[in-house]
Amino acid sequence: MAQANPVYPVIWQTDHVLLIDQTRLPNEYDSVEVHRSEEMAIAIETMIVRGAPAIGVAAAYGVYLGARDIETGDRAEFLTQLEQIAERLRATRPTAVNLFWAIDQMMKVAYYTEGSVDAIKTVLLETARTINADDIRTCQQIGDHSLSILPSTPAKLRILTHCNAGALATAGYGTALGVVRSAWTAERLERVYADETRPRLQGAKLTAWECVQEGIPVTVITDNMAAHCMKIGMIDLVIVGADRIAANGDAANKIGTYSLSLVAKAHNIPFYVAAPLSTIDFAIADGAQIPIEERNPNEVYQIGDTILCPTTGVEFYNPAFDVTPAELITAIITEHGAIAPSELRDRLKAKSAIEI
Ligand SMILES: CSC[C@@H](O)[C@@H](O)C(=O)COP(=O)(O)O
Repeated sequence: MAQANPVYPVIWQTDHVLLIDQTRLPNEYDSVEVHRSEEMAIAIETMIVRGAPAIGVAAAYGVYLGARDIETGDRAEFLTQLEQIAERLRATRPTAVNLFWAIDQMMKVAYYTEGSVDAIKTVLLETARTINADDIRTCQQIGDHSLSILPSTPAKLRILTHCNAGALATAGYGTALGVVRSAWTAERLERVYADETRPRLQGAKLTAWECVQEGIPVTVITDNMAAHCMKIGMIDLVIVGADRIAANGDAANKIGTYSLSLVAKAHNIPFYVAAPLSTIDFAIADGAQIPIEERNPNEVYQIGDTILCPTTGVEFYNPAFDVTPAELITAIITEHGAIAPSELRDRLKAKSAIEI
């Protein structure tokens, strides 16, 4: 299998996008070419590309690919058709706000660019590429900032993470796993503990794979082992990514994150969320208003071709995300530094945060 270091899950290539097919990792390292907006929408829905910042970047390219295919030279008609393309992309996954943020950036550029339809198309591609490049830089900044807030002891930390908030989930480098990368480079990391993350196993499949690419020591545990590992002193801190952070600091992330935060609190272990500002949704007052995606029940009862339990006479429930209350979060680490969730609330009251 090909090695991929560094890992870039979304790459622009002359006239199309190349996505790492995350549904096939870790057994196969394959790429998928995306030439059309509808192909991008399907890639997001089927989780060929996944992770909040990565689907934002992918959707931005999706808007451009759709724009490229619009045949009219009439500006108003072009914008009407582009709105439909944006709507289709917005409908792919509901929870990660980065998707909506990136599409909104693209649509603003479409509306505000002066000149011909061709001029708008050119600027749209430039904007998607900028969103892509900025995300990599942002993740590196999150990693840099984390170094000043990581606990000073022990010298080498044992970090537990959930799902995959790595390079694969962003344009590159990662948020939570970006912090891990930075800690590793700074010789502050002993080992990563990766929750397997049922039902889709992003921790076992993707986080473990990414760590192997860089030689970062990693131990995969099943989700129900986390409390035990904390109790017997194996974990120094928990760090996770986020799909949407409400204005009060409540954070939606992969299902299972909430229980991890409760268990961390019970063991007095710091619990960090690493996310770019584009993940903060100041329009949403608290976590109760974050839309939670429900996915196909077969993700619960089936792994590959194997059916795990009786499927008749049994009901299944498959929420893809849960919300960790702000009071369980030690700090949110962004590209502008770490901030306590309560501070986020205060800044919002002062309205200064909105202008960031
Ligand atoms: C930097 S990614 C942060 C989150 O998007 C990540 O933790 C997560 O929950 C991903 O969920 P997924 O359903 O795999 O897209």
